[in-house]
Amino acid sequence: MADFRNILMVVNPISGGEEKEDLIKEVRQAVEKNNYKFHLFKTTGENDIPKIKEEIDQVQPERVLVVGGDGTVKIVAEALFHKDLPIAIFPAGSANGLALNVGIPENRKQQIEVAMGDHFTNLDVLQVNDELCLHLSDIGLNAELIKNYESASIRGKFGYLMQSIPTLVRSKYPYEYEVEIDGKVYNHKGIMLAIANCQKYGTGAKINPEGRHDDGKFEIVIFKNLDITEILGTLREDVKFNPDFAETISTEQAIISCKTPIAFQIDGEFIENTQKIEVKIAEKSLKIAVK
Ligand SMILES: Nc1ncnc2c1ncn2[C@@H]1O[C@H](COP(=O)(O)OP(=O)(O)OP(=O)(O)O)[C@@H](O)[C@H]1O
Repeated sequence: MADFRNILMVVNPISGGEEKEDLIKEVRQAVEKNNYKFHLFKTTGENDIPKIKEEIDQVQPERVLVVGGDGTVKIVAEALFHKDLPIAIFPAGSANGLALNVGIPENRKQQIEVAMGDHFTNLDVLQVNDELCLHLSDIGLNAELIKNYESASIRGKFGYLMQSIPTLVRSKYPYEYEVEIDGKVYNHKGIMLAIANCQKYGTGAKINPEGRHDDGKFEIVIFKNLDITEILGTLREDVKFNPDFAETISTEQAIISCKTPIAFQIDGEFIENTQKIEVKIAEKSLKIAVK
């Protein structure tokens, strides 16, 4: 067991629609049993980033445990960016893509062992316009689906499916993407362009099989306008990635421009319709406890 004195646990009480009191109790017991001080912060959905920053300044934790989905991990990562402070993830969202990519176990006892342990991975963090991206961002059809799903009243897989048809009908794909890397300009047409720091979406769909989260690089994956049903299948289910309908570029920075504003999402959250995205990498800048 590591020797740390204060531990801060950040819990999103609403993520994944799950009740979290049992988990909090179990983790608190494990922490206190080892004579460490346990501090709890519950997110409210309002100004959480500055509030977590304040909490970190007050508590001076040596580790931050995060209970939530990708959105909650992103909020915590924004709050401790450029601080040398490790996090541990307890996946508890409707999408837990980052936890899946770094191999957080599903079993709670093992999750507690990982959270208290001494094994870490150093995740590259992408700076995408003014936001951080921890695993996958995209511009095009998938982001449009997320936007329509977020505003729909029906949740779950059925809601997602219900949104797929009108989104496909209304969408103006193929989109034209201009990708600028080190002063060189590449023009592509496609139904979506993904900015991938890791290999998989939270659904398990592997769109970037060669990607590594700690290699100082990210991949731009452009899905060409081929078989839309196959592409949707690849995004939603664990269908094997078919390289015939995608082109991958590995890089450390890029500027992506589009002729018209296109839907854009980061780590599963719709951001806005945008025409320009600048991506930089902050190499190995988030330390995460792993198995
Ligand atoms: N107490 C709260 N009430 C309402 N929203 C909250 C609260 N705490 C955090 N949030 C919001 O929850 C979102 C993050 O949720 P997260 O992605 O971790 O879980 P999720 O179940 O996967 O959510 P979603 O399905 O909405 O993506 C952020 O938008 C954040 O602002």
